[in-house]
Amino acid sequence: VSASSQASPASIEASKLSTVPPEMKAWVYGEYGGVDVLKLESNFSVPDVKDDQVLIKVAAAALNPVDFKRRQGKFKNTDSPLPTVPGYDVAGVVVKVGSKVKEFKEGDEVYGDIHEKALDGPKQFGSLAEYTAVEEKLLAPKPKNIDFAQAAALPLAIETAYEGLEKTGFSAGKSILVLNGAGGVGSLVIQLAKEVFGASRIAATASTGKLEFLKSLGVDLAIDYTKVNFEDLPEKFDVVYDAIGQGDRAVKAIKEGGSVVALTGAVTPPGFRFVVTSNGEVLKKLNPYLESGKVKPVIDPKGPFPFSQVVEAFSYIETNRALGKVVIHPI
Ligand SMILES: C/C=C1/OC(C)=C(O)C1=O
Repeated sequence: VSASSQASPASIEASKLSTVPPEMKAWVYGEYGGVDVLKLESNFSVPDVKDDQVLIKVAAAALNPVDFKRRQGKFKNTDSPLPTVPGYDVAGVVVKVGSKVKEFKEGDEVYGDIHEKALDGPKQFGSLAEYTAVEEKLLAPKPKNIDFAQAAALPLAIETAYEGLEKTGFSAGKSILVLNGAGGVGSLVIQLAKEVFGASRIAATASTGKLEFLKSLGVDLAIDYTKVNFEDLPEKFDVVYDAIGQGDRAVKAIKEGGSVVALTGAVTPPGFRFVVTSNGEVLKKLNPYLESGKVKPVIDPKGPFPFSQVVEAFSYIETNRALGKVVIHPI
């Protein structure tokens, strides 16, 4: 066989990537409800890519509270049509690119939150599948020093953490109290507040068994919420980041002129609530902190859950007791 006809290992690898099957495995629900509505389908159509999208061979995904709230129908008024493939966070390899895609090519390792607006018309077909189609503007190159499972644990939570800190005008020398500091978003708020924004002092709440974990993230004051009401403490903070839904209590823990940023639940002024907007540029901006190891993904040690155990993964995240993120890997 002449050298010219012998395919190189790289082209063999690339050709494997480029042979996208017409059907795939995907987790799907056709009605809103409990984990019993989740079904693993084997012959689900692989999505087409629009001009500005890439097709990703999914290596890992992660669950967020929005996944189970959406499945329960809490956001049905602004949801896309059923059936739904759940999943916001993805990490994987590009296997096809749309005609207007400029930054990525087949074989690139990428990650991101695939739904630009978390609650307002999220895609019908999410990341809990073997392939998913995503706008390139929502993606970033995977950091070189972390694997796909670790990368999948980041996007929605780290973008929520960053956007909330930015919206409060958090800056160097300020103090912050993070409610649910051991959770998916809270564990990243702590790290970003310390490493990116230069917090002077960080306090956080968690249950008894997670206090040492908070301190390992760089928390100065770890508050055991099973024993202490944070709002009764004499210390007050410039910002309270409410990542659990205790907005009514959070406003009692801020200094004069301070602010409360909340993700869910009722808020009273000066508190405000926001919903994350996915943006690959945020991931790119944070890449140096990720590649240096200053900011690290947190994966709950009960995981990663294999693709066959998505029901178990949903049941676990719905306990609201997860440490960091619930990751699905391998897929
Ligand atoms: C990820 C976005 C969310 O927005 C609300 C109100 C929640 O509960 C979410 O998880």
